[in-house]
Amino acid sequence: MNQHSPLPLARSTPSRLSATESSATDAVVRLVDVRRRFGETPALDGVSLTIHKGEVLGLIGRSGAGKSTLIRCLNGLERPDSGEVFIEGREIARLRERQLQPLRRRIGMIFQHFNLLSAKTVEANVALPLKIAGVPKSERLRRAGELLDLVGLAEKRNQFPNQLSGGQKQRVGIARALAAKPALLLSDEATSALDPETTQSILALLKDINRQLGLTILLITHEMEVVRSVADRVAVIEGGRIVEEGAVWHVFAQPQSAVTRRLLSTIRPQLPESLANMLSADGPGDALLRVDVAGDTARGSLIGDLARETGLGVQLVHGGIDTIQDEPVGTLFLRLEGSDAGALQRATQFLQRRGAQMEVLGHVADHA
Ligand SMILES: Nc1ncnc2c1ncn2[C@@H]1O[C@H](COP(=O)(O)OP(=O)(O)OP(=O)(O)O)[C@@H](O)[C@H]1O
Repeated sequence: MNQHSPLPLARSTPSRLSATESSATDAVVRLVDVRRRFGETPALDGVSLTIHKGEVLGLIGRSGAGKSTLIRCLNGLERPDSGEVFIEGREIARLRERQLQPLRRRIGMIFQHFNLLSAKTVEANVALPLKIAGVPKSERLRRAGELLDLVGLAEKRNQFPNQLSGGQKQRVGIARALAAKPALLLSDEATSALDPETTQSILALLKDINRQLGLTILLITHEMEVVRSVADRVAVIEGGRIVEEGAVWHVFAQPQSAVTRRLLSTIRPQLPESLANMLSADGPGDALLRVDVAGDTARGSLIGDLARETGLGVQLVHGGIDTIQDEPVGTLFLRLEGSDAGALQRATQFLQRRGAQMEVLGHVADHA
């Protein structure tokens, strides 16, 4: 694609390859064992992470986990103590400031508070990165026009940021971030200040841009719904380390680490309090199971098969199947009627064989 080709561009298919399937050659960003310490605090403690061309990667983590330090290492504002940072195959961790500048233009950023210049028009805000890059005026106005069309704000080009709604400001932010045709769009909590409806429209726009332009996106967010609705893969950072990484549907269905489970607790089904109050830790009484299923495990007739395998009545008391990235994903709270230790063991073995994750939550008295 030439540097100033018109939008929209041809569709390209986002990469759905896992890190192990993909070679380093399709990597827009690659971090290899990156470490950065502030005094005693290891802000990044050996981070290795690849963002493949055309994918949307969600990066989630608690406050202080290392997300900002990681972003700063990507755009060269922070130098790692050790490790390598590749942008489109070029190692940047040890480049001089002057060499970094053209590489920084390969990363467009959008922010929670938009960071627009209030004294400049919408059009001038969008054209600004091109002005800095020395693009002639007629060319940058043409490009700004195309981008404002793309984000649905062509008629606002002569207005000022304070005349726009939050969602419109973020659309301007997106247009500006795309002006220099970046290889990566880095979204730093870009929907955190928006209401749910506006968030949805911005996410739909980001997904559209990802699909239309094949643009690679790194989404840093504390909103799990954002990752769930637009990301292909998710990486979880904690204490400066990537503790879990994988396809969104898979990680959301069967999170492996306690940190991921805690972060996802707001959107994963939980047992209603009324049922939780009926539980005792030990029998006698029917066992109540939490069963997490995804993909093929969620497709079969799991409940019927479990009933046959254990010879017990199996009651679905809460939960169900959802769809993430076109894959069935679900949490089933199942009551095994009349279960004893032997039946529970058969149930555990059966569910393990089927690839479901299972937890015995407790026992319900027979009369309850
Ligand atoms: N310039 C600095 N000086 C000292 N400590 C720092 C500095 N920058 C980051 N840290 C520490 O490094 C750790 C990681 O911080 P970082 O800002 O990268 O986390 P974060 O995940 O972005 O957090 P938040 O979501 O709150 O922004 C924290 O313990 C933080 O206090």
